[in-house]
Amino acid sequence: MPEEKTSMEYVMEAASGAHFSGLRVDGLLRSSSSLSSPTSTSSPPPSSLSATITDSSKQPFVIGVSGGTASGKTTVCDLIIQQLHDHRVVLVNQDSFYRGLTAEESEHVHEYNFDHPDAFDTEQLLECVGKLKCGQSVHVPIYDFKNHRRCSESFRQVNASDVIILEGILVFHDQRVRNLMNMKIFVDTDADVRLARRIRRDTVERGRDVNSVLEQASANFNSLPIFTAVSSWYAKFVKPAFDDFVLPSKKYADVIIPRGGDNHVAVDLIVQHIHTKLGQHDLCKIYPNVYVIQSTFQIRGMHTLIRDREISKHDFVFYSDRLIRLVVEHGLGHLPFTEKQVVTPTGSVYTGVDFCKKLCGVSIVRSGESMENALRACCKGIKIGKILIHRDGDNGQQQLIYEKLPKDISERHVLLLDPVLATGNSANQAIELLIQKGVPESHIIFLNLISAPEGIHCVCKRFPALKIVTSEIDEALNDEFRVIPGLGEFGDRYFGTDD
Ligand SMILES: Nc1nc2c(ncn2[C@@H]2O[C@H](COP(=O)(O)OP(=O)(O)OP(=O)(O)O)[C@@H](O)[C@H]2O)c(=O)[nH]1
Ligand SMILES: O=P(O)(O)OC[C@H]1O[C@H](OP(=O)(O)OP(=O)(O)O)[C@H](O)[C@@H]1O
Ligand SMILES: O=c1cc[nH]c(=O)[nH]1
Repeated sequence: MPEEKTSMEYVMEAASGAHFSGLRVDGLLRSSSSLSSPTSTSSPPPSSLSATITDSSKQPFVIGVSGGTASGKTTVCDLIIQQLHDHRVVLVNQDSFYRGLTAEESEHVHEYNFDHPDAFDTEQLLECVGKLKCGQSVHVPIYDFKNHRRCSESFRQVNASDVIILEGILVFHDQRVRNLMNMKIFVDTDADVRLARRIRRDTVERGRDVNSVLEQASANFNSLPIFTAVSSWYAKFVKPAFDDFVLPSKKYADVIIPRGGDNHVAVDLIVQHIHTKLGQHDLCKIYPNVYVIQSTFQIRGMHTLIRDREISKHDFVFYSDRLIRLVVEHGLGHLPFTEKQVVTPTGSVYTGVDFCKKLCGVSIVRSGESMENALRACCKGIKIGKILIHRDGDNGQQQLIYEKLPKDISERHVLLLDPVLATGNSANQAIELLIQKGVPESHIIFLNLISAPEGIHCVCKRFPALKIVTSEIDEALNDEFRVIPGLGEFGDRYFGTDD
């Protein structure tokens, strides 16, 4: 993921403040099928992290959740985990990686800054999350908040899972930790609300007196009489560390959630996004030739528009065209290339690549024709053949009616165009015809907007050497072989024959 990204701030109104009480188990949350379990062992985890992180489609999805103290990170994590109930999810708390105080530091605990990045053993955190990301199980340390020490003999074993949530005030601070994350969420809650929560939590749940909390916690709250006398700990540690380390790391977030766990709308959107990514992960694991273009909230936004049955025809065409263009550009990236050098106006040599020359498009009439303009816009003068396959009724059966293809198609790489892959019958018929005409299977790239898992299985089992490039994989087909949630009849909506 690129370092600096445009953050998306959800500004939707919060739904009611009902909170899920979660399944928190000493710093680890688990879905019903999660594999984390407490263990006592004297042997520390294996030390070397072989960072063989290469194929992102085979790795768990790592979510970083950051935000100031008492911002509601835990509630957001609880909600995400609750909604991802059909996946194995494990929560790793940055708190578990507190270094613990030396005997000397313990004597001056009031001078110790628990909110500074140096208070955490980031190397060990990196090792643990890196291993989890590689599918290995790890031993997470257990930190004793009362004594400010690590339990030297006990670890918590955390096994491989589909989703890893890494939560903590400073999880975005270190670039190496950020690089392990597929999604970064910043829980953005008003400072007054956070302080009020922190006082309540530390006095009610952790048995501390208000003054000691305020000593650790205050500063910004001088407007409130109760806080005017308070100056030390919050002023000294928590607030400066928030300003110096936590707040500046907000810029790395992909999603900023105002009002934290109260913002169910934002959490729902995040979970939907993760569901999509996880579904895609599974199929991409099975079929390495299936490529789903990198999902962004921009792409999800366009999908949201074209899937909306209320959208105008004009907007449906506009946003479909934008998505099609992205799929076409991505598909072209899978063509072979040769090295090429050019001389730039500065007289220097630039070593680049030359595009593949022998290619053509083939559209599956009629919906596939909607993708021709994007292909022409990218590849000047490209030849485009046509195949017409007729679907008779709703029984999923198709037959070939018409074809017109370039004569030398067997020498070309073929970009096969059809925006919807449902049962896979039309695609299979078209691919069979191309192979009959002498096109090697590995020279075919099937481009589409939406694929159903059934269609992917059907095409990839039969043609494992072909590539599929799509923008989203949906949930399933319904009884009438329509993609669910899908977008209805693409051809009718695009060409205006739906009324
Ligand atoms: N007194 C004391 N405070 C500690 C110790 N270790 C950590 N902290 C405090 O714990 C805070 C970090 O935890 P939070 O972000 O509040 O924890 P959280 O429960 O995950 O937060 P939310 O879910 O967002 O409410 C820091 O502000 C530290 O000051 C400790 O050993 N002693
Ligand atoms: O994977 P399948 O089950 O074969 O379904 C996908 C086919 O259905 C759609 O075409 P449709 O038959 O609706 O015709 P159209 O393009 O004229 O709208 C779509 O464009 C595909 O060609
Ligand atoms: O859902 C579907 C299935 C096939 N073709 C479409 O256009 N939509």
